[in-house]
Amino acid sequence: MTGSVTVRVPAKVNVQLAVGGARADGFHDLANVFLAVGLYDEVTVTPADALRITCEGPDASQVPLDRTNLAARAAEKLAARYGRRADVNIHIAKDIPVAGGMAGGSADGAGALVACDALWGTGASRDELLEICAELGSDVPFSLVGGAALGTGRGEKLRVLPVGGSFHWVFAVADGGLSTPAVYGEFDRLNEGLVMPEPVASGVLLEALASGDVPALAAAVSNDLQSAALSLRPSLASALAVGVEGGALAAIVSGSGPTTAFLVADAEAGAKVVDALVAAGVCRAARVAVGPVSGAVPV
Ligand SMILES: C[C@](O)(CO)[C@H](O)COP(=O)(O)OP(=O)(O)OC[C@H]1O[C@@H](n2ccc(N)nc2=O)[C@H](O)[C@@H]1O
Ligand SMILES: Nc1ncnc2c1ncn2[C@@H]1O[C@H](COP(=O)(O)OP(=O)(O)OP(=O)(O)O)[C@@H](O)[C@H]1O
Repeated sequence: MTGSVTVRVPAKVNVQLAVGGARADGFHDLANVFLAVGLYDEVTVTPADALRITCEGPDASQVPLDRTNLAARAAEKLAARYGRRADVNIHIAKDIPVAGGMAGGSADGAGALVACDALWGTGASRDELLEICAELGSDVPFSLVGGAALGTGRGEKLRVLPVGGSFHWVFAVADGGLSTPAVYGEFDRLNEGLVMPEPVASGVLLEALASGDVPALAAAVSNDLQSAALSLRPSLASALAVGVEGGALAAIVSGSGPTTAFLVADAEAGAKVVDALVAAGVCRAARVAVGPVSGAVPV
């Protein structure tokens, strides 16, 4: 087949991230309430002689262009399953912060999978695609699905959640990334010797999402990885404090960080929080986004 296919994939914020103890396989059981937000990467696949990756965007220099890139791994897994070669050029237009706790690499994995599936006309079922996503990483199935979902297991088993409105967010992008395994490792160190309760989703939080109740969601957001991210990067506390002083209704570390996320009442309140963050110099960039939005879709 000739031509090319472009797929747009959103970032995520975890409105609740409840983390259990470390499992025998090194992962942690989660109750992970994902919300897809309108910051996007675009993944374009074009037929080529061999697999090649290119990337553009402010963080492009931090993105691996070899076969460790989740987009390349996605193309190779799909090709292997359908007995063909992954002979495509994959171009990533990257707007999601790299290693920022917003599932940027996962977005590219899901995007490349959907794009190659369309380009090659494999006819793979949604469940097959989700199975490949789960092999690629715990966050990847959600990048495919988007909207809002509860992730259990290591975060890969999804239940779609109803959302009754739109939520406005500000994201403070930090200088440098944080490694997800390092943050989970720090979580284990901080909780050493404690018996960890089974992670459960908060009923109050799910109700706030379902009814679109912004103040109720603000009161309920939580992230069990926040202490670990702050322990590794104490400067994030200043960003959280500045956002709250600037009028945010809630301030949390996004996933494993170091991006910090601020829930605000509306676009106007978001602009004030952006101004406060920029004026205080506590972040590399401040971005606004609304969620929920769709998952990986061809454009
Ligand atoms: C922090 C979150 O972004 C919240 O959504 C995710 O839990 C991380 O998901 P991810 O980046 O897709 O992570 P994976 O690529 O699956 O795993 C990377 C590493 O993170 C740790 N990890 C990840 C997920 C999980 N439930 N428990 C873990 O302990 C493990 O050390 C694992 O080796
Ligand atoms: N397509 C990709 N884009 C960015 N990083 C990638 C990609 N593929 C692999 N990586 C590797 O993954 C690491 C984590 O990057 P990523 O942007 O996915 O982090 P993250 O947003 O914190 O992830 P998560 O929120 O899922 O834990 C990078 O440092 C990079 O080495």
